Amino acid sequence: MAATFFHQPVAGLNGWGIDVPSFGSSRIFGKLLSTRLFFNSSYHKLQHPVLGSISHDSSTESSLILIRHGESMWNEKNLFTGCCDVPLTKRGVEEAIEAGKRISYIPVDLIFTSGLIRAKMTAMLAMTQHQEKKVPIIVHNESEQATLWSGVYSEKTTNQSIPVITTWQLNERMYGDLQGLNKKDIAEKYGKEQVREWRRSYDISPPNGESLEMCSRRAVAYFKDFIEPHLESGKHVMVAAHANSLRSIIMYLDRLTPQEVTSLEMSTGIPLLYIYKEGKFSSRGSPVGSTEAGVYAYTQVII
Ligand SMILES: O=C(O)[C@H](O)COP(=O)(O)O
Repeated sequence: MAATFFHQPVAGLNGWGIDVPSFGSSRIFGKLLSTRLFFNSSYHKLQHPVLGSISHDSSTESSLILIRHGESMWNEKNLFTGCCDVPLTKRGVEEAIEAGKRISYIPVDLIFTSGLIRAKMTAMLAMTQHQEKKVPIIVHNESEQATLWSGVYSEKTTNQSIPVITTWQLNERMYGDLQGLNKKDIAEKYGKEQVREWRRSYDISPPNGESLEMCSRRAVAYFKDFIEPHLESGKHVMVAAHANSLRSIIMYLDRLTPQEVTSLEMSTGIPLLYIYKEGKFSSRGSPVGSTEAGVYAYTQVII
């Protein structure tokens, strides 16, 4: 007779003990699942190749890493992508790995990504470079069965893992009728000014798509409801998402005005670090790579 191994999983939606929307409420901002947290911020002495050992006191501050996905196959073709689910190019893969090197010494307890493969690939590839060598595991909470079937039954393994929460609220802005069209062709057809307005204004939507303001309503609400509480509790969080979901989150973190956000650009695959302390976020720019003096995450050029 086969031995019975089955018992309560240590990890799975409830076992990770993380506050995320349950499968019953994943499409709306619903109740939080509050359970015990197995993850602890136990590693506080990670080595930066240039700066050496960096201490983090999780009781007083926590780190937030924001990263736009690496170059996607439609970025390469200069196509409006929005919520179309396309993968990274080889260059995008390399950018994600390089990003991972830049953040390899910053503690990460929890990862949030959009539901789109380019953000998930970026987060996973970046974590292959992390000094802690913990394994990022995507949390499947889309159904009760998915939760059960993805259970982990070893506490030791759970402690060597990082839960990855994927959520559509962090997706790229829905680009409406522009999705799949070439950005240069559309600028030639409708004029650069019109296209700039569709791409960078705060409250003007592309045809049948989301404005930055609309995107911000879901992305920032998710950030406040489901990400900020983890930072408050001392967890170190990485968010892998998209140009416009991140622009809206940065607008919130940096208190940018609708006018200021129009000139905020996000490069692919460049991580940005924020420190959360006593209810306030302070931007630390992009973590420095091992072979250079610094990088710039923001550029002004579009089209
Ligand atoms: O969805 C897209 O096309 C890009 O990821 C972001 O495009 P944008 O620079 O036009 O906002």
